[in-house]
Amino acid sequence: MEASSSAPVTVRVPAKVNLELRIGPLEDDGYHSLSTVFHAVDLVDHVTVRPADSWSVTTTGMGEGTVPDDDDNLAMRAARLIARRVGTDEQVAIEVVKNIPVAGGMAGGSADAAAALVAVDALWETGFSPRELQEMAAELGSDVPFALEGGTAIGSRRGEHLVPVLSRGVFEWVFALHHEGLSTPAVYAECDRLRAGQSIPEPAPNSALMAALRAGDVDALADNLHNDLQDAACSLMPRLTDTMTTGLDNGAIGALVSGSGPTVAFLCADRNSALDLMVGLTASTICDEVVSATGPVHGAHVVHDVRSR
Ligand SMILES: C[C@@](CO)(OP(=O)(O)O)[C@H](O)COP(=O)(O)OP(=O)(O)OC[C@H]1O[C@@H](n2ccc(N)nc2=O)[C@H](O)[C@@H]1O
Ligand SMILES: Nc1ncnc2c1ncn2[C@@H]1O[C@H](COP(=O)(O)OP(=O)(O)O)[C@@H](O)[C@H]1O
Repeated sequence: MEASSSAPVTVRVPAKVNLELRIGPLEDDGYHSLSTVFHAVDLVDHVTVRPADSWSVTTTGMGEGTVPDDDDNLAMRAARLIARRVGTDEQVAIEVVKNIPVAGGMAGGSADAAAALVAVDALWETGFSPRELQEMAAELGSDVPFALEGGTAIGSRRGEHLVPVLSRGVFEWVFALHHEGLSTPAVYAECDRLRAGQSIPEPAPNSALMAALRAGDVDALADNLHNDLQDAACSLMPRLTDTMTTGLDNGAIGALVSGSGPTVAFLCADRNSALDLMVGLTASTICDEVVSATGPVHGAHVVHDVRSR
């Protein structure tokens, strides 16, 4: 490894929404295999790392005071994993500026892990290949490899096996955030409970969704949004159903729960509809916060001009 530079490194990393999430049966290891279409949106966290005498992680913004500030923090785990791989005793201080909701089904923790990998890799000039970084990402969690890649991609197995999807154009999204999070294991367990006794097909991507993305056809995309965890998330938090209805009544052309929820994602026909929807949702007070974002965007990358934060 080259001697590390002392200048801090900042990485910008996007949230994800699952345009499609199809869940297979519960397997012996306690997990479900899945087929998903990840889509990265420009609702972002910034992760800065700098050389330090001891490991630390601080979070400001979303989740300030609630996100772990020890080894349970996924950004810290990522930084320590890369240190082990390099075989160095060097340590870093990590600062996370969070806009991605915590426990919101938008993979914010996974995003911070991906960002920390990229940031520490750049700080220490390790020379790891993209493939090696992807392997470390998969070790940290199933959603972490996509946060490195960004764009739009099919994820299979548990989501860590990625194939990019051809997608045309930029899509306008509005997200309804709820400050009360939903636990991912609880939502999977509720999904199993609701599907008990049913025969569950092997999960596979829907070709109509792929065609919509290839054509950049926003109406066809809206028609093909799908989330197998949605009923479970709504069962655990019934107001999500009202949130979806309110968004559709205010001009959204598509709505779905993002991943394991409770964030609700609304697809809009254009920027003006997105602005109208933000006003309508905010006025309804059905959710705690409303943000807009576009996708697809790039995965975790170093930001050279920190003013863009
Ligand atoms: C649902 C998704 C969709 O992208 O993300 P979020 O929306 O939460 O961000 C993912 O599948 C989140 O996967 P991952 O990040 O690996 O979940 P973890 O928190 O590690 O898993 C917590 C628990 O959820 C259940 N779990 C998780 C993933 C999976 N494929 N099958 C499962 O049954 C297991 O009980 C597991 O112990
Ligand atoms: N850097 C981090 N950012 C957010 N949450 C984190 C982080 N590190 C660990 N966590 C923990 O992971 C849990 C899930 O967080 P998150 O990734 O935001 O949600 P989701 O799995 O719904 O996408 C949180 O409840 C939190 O305790």
